[in-house]
Amino acid sequence: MRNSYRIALAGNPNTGKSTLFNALTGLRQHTGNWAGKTIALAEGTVEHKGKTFQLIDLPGTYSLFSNSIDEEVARNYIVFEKPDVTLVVLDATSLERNFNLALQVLEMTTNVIVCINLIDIAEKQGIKINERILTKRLGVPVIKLSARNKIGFPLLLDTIDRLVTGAIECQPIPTVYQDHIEEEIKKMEPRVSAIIGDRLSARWVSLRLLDGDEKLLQEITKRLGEGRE
Ligand SMILES: Nc1nc2c(ncn2[C@@H]2O[C@H](COP(=O)(O)OP(=O)(O)OP(=O)(O)O)[C@@H](O)[C@H]2O)c(=O)[nH]1
Ligand SMILES: [Mg+2]
Repeated sequence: MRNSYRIALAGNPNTGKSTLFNALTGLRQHTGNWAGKTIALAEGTVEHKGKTFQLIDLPGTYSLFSNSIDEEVARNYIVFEKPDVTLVVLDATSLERNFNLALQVLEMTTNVIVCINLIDIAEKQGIKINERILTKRLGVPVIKLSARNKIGFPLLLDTIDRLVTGAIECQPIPTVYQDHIEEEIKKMEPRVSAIIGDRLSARWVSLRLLDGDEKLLQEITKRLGEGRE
């Protein structure tokens, strides 16, 4: 059985990704250029129950379309490099805005843990969050954290462990769009699937194509073109 797993951290800017990353890795990270670009992604490791989790701190973004190089780097890592688990770090004090990114990640990949961070501040503001209801609604584990105070870490590490060993499975509940969009997806999905197989989510690619995402099309051609796996 494998012993080393890649865990990506995604989220809006300023949600505490790097604080979480540093607290878990004990600052043992190194930075390196990513995919020939000048954007540095921090990487570091955490040992848990005899396994090595390699954490990758992705750039903070408000969405994962192709609007900026940061968005492309984060998006490409999640869909093409396929981390074993993607942690989506959300700010507990502005969940409504933050969920936008979480829902985008859930369309792209299956193995996701939603981390609701800054829970200490939210609690002081009287915000109550029921992570069990959220877990049911989203179909993936939802965990409350305070990265600065190192609260919630054992449960987070155990949940990562249970995901990578297959003890639990994520089944993200898909976002359903208006009827006319769903009809288009239904037409496109089998055709997209015939070309890309199960290497990417055909539903997600169909949605991006409907949105006219040329950059994604170029990236797919580059990475999954003929003869490449
Ligand atoms: N009170 C409190 N503050 C936190 C917590 N986690 C992070 N912070 C603070 O939030 C601020 C932003 O944290 P970062 O870790 O830099 O956030 P980030 O997501 O890496 O930000 P970007 O790299 O810009 O995307 C810092 O001042 C942290 O100290 C927490 O759980 N509680
Ligand atoms: Mg950061």
